Amino acid sequence: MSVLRDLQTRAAARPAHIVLSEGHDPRVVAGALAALDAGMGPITLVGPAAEINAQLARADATGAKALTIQDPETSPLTEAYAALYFELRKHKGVSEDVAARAARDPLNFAALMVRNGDADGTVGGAVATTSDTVRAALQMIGKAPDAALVSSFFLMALPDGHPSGRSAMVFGDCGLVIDPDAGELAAIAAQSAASCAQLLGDAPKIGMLSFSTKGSARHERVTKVTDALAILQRDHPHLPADGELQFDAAFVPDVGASKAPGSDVAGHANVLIFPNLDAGNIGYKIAQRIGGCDAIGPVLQGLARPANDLSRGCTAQDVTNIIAVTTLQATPQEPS
Ligand SMILES: CC(C)(COP(=O)(O)OP(=O)(O)OC[C@H]1O[C@@H](n2cnc3c(N)ncnc32)[C@H](O)[C@@H]1OP(=O)(O)O)[C@@H](O)C(=O)NCCC(=O)NCCS
Ligand SMILES: CC(=O)OP(=O)(O)O
Repeated sequence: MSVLRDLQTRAAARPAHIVLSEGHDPRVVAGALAALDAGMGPITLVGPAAEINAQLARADATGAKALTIQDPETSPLTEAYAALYFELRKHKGVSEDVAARAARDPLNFAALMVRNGDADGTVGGAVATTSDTVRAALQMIGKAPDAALVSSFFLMALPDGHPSGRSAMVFGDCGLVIDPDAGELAAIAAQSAASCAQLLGDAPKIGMLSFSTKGSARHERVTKVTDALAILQRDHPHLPADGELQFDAAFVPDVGASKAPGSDVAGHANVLIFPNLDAGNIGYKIAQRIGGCDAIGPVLQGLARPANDLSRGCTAQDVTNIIAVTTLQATPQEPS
């Protein structure tokens, strides 16, 4: 899909050190090697060195350029990271012993590399659950000072020649915030719009999704979405957004024109904001598994530094793509 090739090409032009916390997983190794081949990196694989070396030998890639290994059990960095973990978590009653054990967990170790400035961004989640992956990022890297919250989105690459004529969209939040209130939903929409502009270079049009379009149903869950739209429009009046919209009204021009006449967004939304994580997580997996989209993410937004997640169902290609996205987040460029 050309949008993914474009992401990789742009990432290859912007060197960034990406650390992968599941360096022993064959998909992660293959994805990392493909990213290096495409010109991205450098890359560090974190995990048990013997297992990682066995994977590299199997891939005939021992001694690959720009690839390093960090085994938290033996790394000279582990002691300093245990002290850093203790500093970050002592207000929660964490002891030095617990911190020393936690720093040896590859998820925490990789996030601590980023926190300490030893790497530019981290990726996990091919093996670990999203909860564990995101918790390490929240606890070790933390929210950016100017962010309302940390949320996530999927970059959805539609199959080439899709009848809609679309190539890529942003779906948020399909991975992190379980039951956002109206204010949180508005913040997720604003963050997702900024991510759309940053990663795809597309002008965002935000569809606030619901089971109702423009008052076709009355329910407190619909009111949450219209309240979120009002907050979004108050705080970001320049952002094109509309709601509440059903998926067809947001995506299909004819249906948008008939269900939401006069809306510039209905039928043309490229940033779809789901009302909660049930809808978002189920929705992106249906688009991926039945619709044939490539789903890159969950990409986290609102963190102080980049840390991203994967689905446990990911492929090596997904790993390469999220390395590209993490690289682009780590090396933001001024708009020209
Ligand atoms: C992400 C998740 C693990 C956070 O859970 P949690 O119980 O709040 O985790 P923690 O308490 O360890 O949070 C760590 C810190 O981050 C903060 N935090 C949690 N969610 C946050 C958010 N969205 N934005 C900013 N900070 C957040 C917490 O307040 C906490 O701060 P503290 O350490 O100063 O107290 C939880 O929201 C979750 O499980 N989400 C769903 C993940 C999932 O299963 N997705 C489906 C598959 S993709
Ligand atoms: C994003 C997601 O749903 O992750 P997993 O499939 O690993 O639960």
